[in-house]
Amino acid sequence: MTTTDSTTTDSAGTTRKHTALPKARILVEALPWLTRHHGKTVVIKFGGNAMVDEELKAAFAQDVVFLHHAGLRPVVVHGGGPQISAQLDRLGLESEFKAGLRVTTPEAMEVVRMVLAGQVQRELVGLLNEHGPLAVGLTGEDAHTMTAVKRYADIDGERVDIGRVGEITDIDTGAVQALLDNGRIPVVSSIARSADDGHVYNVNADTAAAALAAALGAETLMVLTDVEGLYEDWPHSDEVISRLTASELEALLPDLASGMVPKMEGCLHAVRNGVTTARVIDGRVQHSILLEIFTDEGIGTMVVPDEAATGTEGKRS
Ligand SMILES: Nc1ncnc2c1ncn2[C@@H]1O[C@H](COP(=O)(O)OP(=O)(O)O)[C@@H](O)[C@H]1O
Ligand SMILES: CC(=O)N[C@@H](CCC(=O)OP(=O)(O)O)C(=O)O
Repeated sequence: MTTTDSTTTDSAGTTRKHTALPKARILVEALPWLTRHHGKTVVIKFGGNAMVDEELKAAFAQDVVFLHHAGLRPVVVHGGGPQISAQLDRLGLESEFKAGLRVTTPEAMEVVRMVLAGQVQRELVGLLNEHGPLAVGLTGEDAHTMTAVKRYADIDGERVDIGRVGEITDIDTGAVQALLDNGRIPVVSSIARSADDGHVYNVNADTAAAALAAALGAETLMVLTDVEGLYEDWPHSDEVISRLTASELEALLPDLASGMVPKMEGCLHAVRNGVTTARVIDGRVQHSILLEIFTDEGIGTMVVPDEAATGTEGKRS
């Protein structure tokens, strides 16, 4: 019997086409990645800007459910900046950002909570649950998952009050771990309980995802956004940095512009606190999560700990 790419010739010389063989090959090619990632926790941050297209949202849900069925433990942390701004606008309230963080008045905080927990999170949970009874939504307030204190913006060395914006001081992973152990997919909104005054805080979703990834001892933090990755010389060139170490990233941080700052700070925090790789990938590409996890055509930017710089850990292949 001889075998060619997609046909098999039996001893009688008849040729049977195995049209399904390429599909089997694709599955087999994923085997090393399936083995490597089996049982590992992956925190995926889904940004508000990557969330505006219906097909992309559906493909995102398929990818996350695929990871779950492939034996990984995905946790979704979602943003919703554009959705919050749209709702504030509808209510005649202004959106103002300082150092990349929303100036959050008590009135705006109500809108942030309503949009993140009541709209964006519900929608993601619904899309995931089209595939089975998998997703459970919670916010950082639930079961003390995220506790924060007031955060100030640093503008040219000056401490600026930006309202009810929080800096995470504590993560209790109990509820998220229990959901994972129960075969569920936690979907977490980036709102934290306050450690000091009984109210809640608005936390940047990149920061929340990174803190949760570190606290969970996740293998991977994956940040989906609306660009290909970290551009080397943004906005002058679209050359993407494909891989960098924690120290290399630390040196770049002071030069980064607003949108990328919390993402790359989050990646740095994650890899400095036990996460094996942190990646910023293009959420506009359908199935970008599967491409990143199960193929060697990794897309976007990967950050690895310094000690992985010379080893094979975190290599693209
Ligand atoms: N060096 C850089 N590389 C890529 N994008 C950058 C860079 N610096 C700033 N940006 C901006 O950051 C944006 C992504 O951040 P953001 O708008 O907060 O996205 P998200 O809603 O996904 O969190 C990009 O659309 C781009 O305009
Ligand atoms: C403090 C702060 O800025 N919080 C963000 C929370 C949502 C978020 O981070 O959404 P994206 O990931 O879509 O940007 C905000 O209010 O817009």
